[in-house]
Amino acid sequence: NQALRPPPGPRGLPLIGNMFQFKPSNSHIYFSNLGKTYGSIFTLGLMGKSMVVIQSAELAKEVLQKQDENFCSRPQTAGRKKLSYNGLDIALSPYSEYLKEIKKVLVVNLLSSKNVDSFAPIRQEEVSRLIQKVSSLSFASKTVNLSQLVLNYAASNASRITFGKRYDDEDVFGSRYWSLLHEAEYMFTTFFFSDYIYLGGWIDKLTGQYSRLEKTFKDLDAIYDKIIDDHLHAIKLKSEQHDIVDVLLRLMNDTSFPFKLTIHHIKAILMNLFSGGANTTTAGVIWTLTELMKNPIPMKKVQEELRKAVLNTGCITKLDLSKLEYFKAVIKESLRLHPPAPLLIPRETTRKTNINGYDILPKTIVVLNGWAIGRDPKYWMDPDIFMPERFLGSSMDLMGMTMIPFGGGRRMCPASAFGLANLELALANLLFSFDWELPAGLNKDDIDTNVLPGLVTHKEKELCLIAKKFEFAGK
Ligand code: HEM
Repeated sequence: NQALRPPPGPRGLPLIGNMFQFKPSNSHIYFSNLGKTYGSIFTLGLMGKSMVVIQSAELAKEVLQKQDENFCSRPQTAGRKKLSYNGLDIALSPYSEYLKEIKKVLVVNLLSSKNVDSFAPIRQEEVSRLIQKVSSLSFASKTVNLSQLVLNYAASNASRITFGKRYDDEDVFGSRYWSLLHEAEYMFTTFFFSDYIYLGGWIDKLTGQYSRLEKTFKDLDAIYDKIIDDHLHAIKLKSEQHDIVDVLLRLMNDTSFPFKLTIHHIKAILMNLFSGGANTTTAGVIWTLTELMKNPIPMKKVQEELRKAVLNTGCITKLDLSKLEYFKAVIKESLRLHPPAPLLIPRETTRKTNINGYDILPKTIVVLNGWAIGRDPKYWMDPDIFMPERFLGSSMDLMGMTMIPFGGGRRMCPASAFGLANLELALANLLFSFDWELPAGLNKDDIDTNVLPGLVTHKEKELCLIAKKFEFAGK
């Protein structure tokens, strides 16, 4: 028996290891800095558990492609377990036959390119509403809270497509939606003692973590109940409506489906669509606008390109990306620097394996640092600088291994087409229809890039700008 050779790593404290050395909100930056000492693969000890961090394109290829089946499960933590109804969802559940089947159902019925095209009218209606809201704020010379408005747009899109109902500030979900999404993100990444130590649940009770989790769960659960009740009622009335919730409800009674679905399965999947659908698009649009505000030359270039290519004065309805090379490059550059999920979603090994000469045991937590990979100086010149030009005429793309905004392999994001379509349309319209300025007294260096904790990282301070309507001179 050969002795095990684990990846190197910083020495931790007795018992707790490296546990409290980093905050969930900036762990991608902390890991990236550790890489300067320990290289592109290292281990951290978390109260007796091991977490291996991987942050190079070569090792990402090993994990996401060559050895994908060894790295394709997900670790269960108290927050993720509770909010996914004990791992019945897609994004947070361990790898299983159920996961494979249900992911297929989601892709065929909701996320395929054909479906994404068929949702174009909904996207267009929602983007017109967004532009109208910004126009009226601009007309009234009021500051535009883009973080809030873009989340409304992304959430409306996701909710209309997934459960046939628009999300609005006034409606039953609206006022709580924003805070609930952030709270859920916090619960996905926060620390629970019960995940690491026997009887740790008592400490989580004393610190209030459990009651906070329970409240988030109950609030979300009530929303899913309402959505499912509405659909069951509509089915009784033989409504023509047909969305993914209807598909899942029908599947509950479909004996040919290899797994017995319950209402809990449906709620768990709704949770993925809720947070996946709205959070990632919002983060993508807001980080791109943040970088463009900090970089006036790319801002001018992308607006000129859009205004030259688009022939009408109103809302852009369809994007011909082949004519918008610079716009495409801006989006890639933003996803390189600010992947909405900088550490993807953590993986767990399914068996003992070896990578780069290091042994990794089964059930080890594995984190791929997409944020660090996208800034690796080996592949990216001046990696911290926002420079869309680097993508012009380049073969680097979103699905390679030198940047991994959608992850890869069996657990890759199934919604890249859906997510990009939402992101591109909102961004193109906001850039085409308005010139953007900072509120009086601020300059571009005042825009911070701190992030809130979560699997998806939002800007800590909401992006608030002044919009000046662009007057189209005609062609
Ligand atoms: C720009 C938009 C988006 C980005 C950047 C993004 C990114 C990601 C990433 C990094 C992962 C983890 C992949 C891995 O572990 O290898 C993921 C998984 C996932 N995403 Fe997305 N996503 C986006 C949009 C969406 C949307 C709109 C939805 C749903 C409507 C969605 C649903 C999911 C689901 C269900 C998974 C779990 C897949 C699995 O575990 O097998 N995503 N996404």
